[in-house]
Amino acid sequence: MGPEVLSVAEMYRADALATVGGVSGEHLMEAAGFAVARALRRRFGPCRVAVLCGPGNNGGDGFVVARRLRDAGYAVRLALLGDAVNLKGDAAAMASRWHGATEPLSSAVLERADVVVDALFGAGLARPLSGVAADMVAEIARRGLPVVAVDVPSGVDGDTGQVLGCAPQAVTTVTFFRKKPGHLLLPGRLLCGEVEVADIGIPASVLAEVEPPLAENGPAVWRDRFPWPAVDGHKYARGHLVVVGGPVMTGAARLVARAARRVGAGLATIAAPAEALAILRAGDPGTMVADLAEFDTLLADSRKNALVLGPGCGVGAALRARVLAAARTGKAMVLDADALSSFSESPGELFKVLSDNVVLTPHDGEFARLFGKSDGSRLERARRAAKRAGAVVLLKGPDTVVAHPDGRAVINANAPPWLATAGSGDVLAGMIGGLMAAGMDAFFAAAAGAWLHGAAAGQGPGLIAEDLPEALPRILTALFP
Ligand SMILES: NC(=O)C1=CN([C@@H]2O[C@H](COP(=O)(O)OP(=O)(O)OC[C@H]3O[C@@H](n4cnc5c(N)ncnc54)[C@H](O)[C@@H]3O)[C@@H](O)[C@H]2O)[C@H](O)CC1
Ligand SMILES: [K+]
Repeated sequence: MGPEVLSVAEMYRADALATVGGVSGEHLMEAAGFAVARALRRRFGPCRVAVLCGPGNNGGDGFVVARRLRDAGYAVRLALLGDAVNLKGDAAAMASRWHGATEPLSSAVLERADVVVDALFGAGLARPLSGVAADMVAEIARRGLPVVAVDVPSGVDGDTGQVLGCAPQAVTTVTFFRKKPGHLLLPGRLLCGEVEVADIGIPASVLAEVEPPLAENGPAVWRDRFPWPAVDGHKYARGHLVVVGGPVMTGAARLVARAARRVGAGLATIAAPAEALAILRAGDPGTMVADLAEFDTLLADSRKNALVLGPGCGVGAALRARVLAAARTGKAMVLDADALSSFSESPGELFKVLSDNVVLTPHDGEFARLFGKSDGSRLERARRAAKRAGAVVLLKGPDTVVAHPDGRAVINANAPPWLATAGSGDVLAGMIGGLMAAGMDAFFAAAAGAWLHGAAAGQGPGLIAEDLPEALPRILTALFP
């Protein structure tokens, strides 16, 4: 499914499979430490480095980093949390190859340091940082020292991106083989700084056994399924999206329709209440307008193959009825905003009629109204919600997650803060609806929509929602095979 993302457990499994395949643990650790030292050398010329080692294999990597940097002419001090005699396996072997001093972990090691290597905890983080480890994190921040993190900044949970206790802010994080969710989910992603994924000799073939159901969102995930028009196709072959509009907020449906047409839907019709028809008919000449009183007729027309409901519609029983009627047709559908909030009292009524041909696009507030308050990372929450709803769930945020009821998911990491602007969500719903109208599978349409939405915001400062559909031709041209 593209750039795989491995859970901590899957990472250990990949590691074990590589070892079974003949790559020794020591070889992996040597390569890991080498990659971290190389990343540090690229960024910092010869300088004074403090390497902080923990009691497990993350610390073992640290011993390799220290040796490699010293060999390269850096002034290295190394401090270890706990006693060297307690180190085991590969970490013990690497410690024995470090011929410098091993200090007990304390802020003394930071004196006169220019850079810190954080090799305290990685995948094995089991509880919140406390004691001297937590003191070190505070002291590093107080001194404003740059940190190069091994695998993850210590304290960041690799599976959730959440911070256990505290964690240092890194400038660079070097991880091994593949990213973990914690490199993509907030706040982990921000604490990592730049993330480098190093090849340490684990063969890609182990992925066939691990079968990770998670990927980082990007064109590699969905490029092969993108609904490019056929040379001999006509507009009806590119799908016909129906956008349900409301009486007052007419801009929302117009943004949806415009984004859907830009992304590739052949036709778009806004179906709105009578009082909104005049203003809608004065809008984009290429968007059709219909009276919402004819909704049943629109639903019965098999050429109209996809719908977007919610943006600007108004919360209430009327919208609820339309959502249920639309869902019963089995057509591809995006439910956003008011279409979600209309079911906050009766989510079960909605979930009963959904399928994996439907995408729900809640932000955190809408998500909580529909699925209740739930614990866990955004990834876990989106996955649980998709399963419960029986539909694709796109949980919006700076780390948007798209989850399928079967457990597959992608994490999107290309959304700039400029997307937090009025109408931006309507455009996202339109992009996804447009792709589904054009024939793309719901899960991949949601993933593609989320990524295109982020890419379209690339212009940065001054961005308004109206700009987003207009950025699509440039982005799609670059993707066109
Ligand atoms: N394939 C790979 O990715 C490779 C990874 N390597 C590195 O190994 C670590 C994972 O090593 P592991 O020994 O399993 O775990 P840690 O070193 O992260 O820590 C375990 C150690 O720490 C104790 N502990 C956990 N949390 C705390 C805490 N809050 N306070 C105190 N002590 C704690 C725990 O009890 C254990 O003793 C991975 O991240 C990579 O850096 C390999 O080097 C190469 C292959
Ligand atoms: K670390």
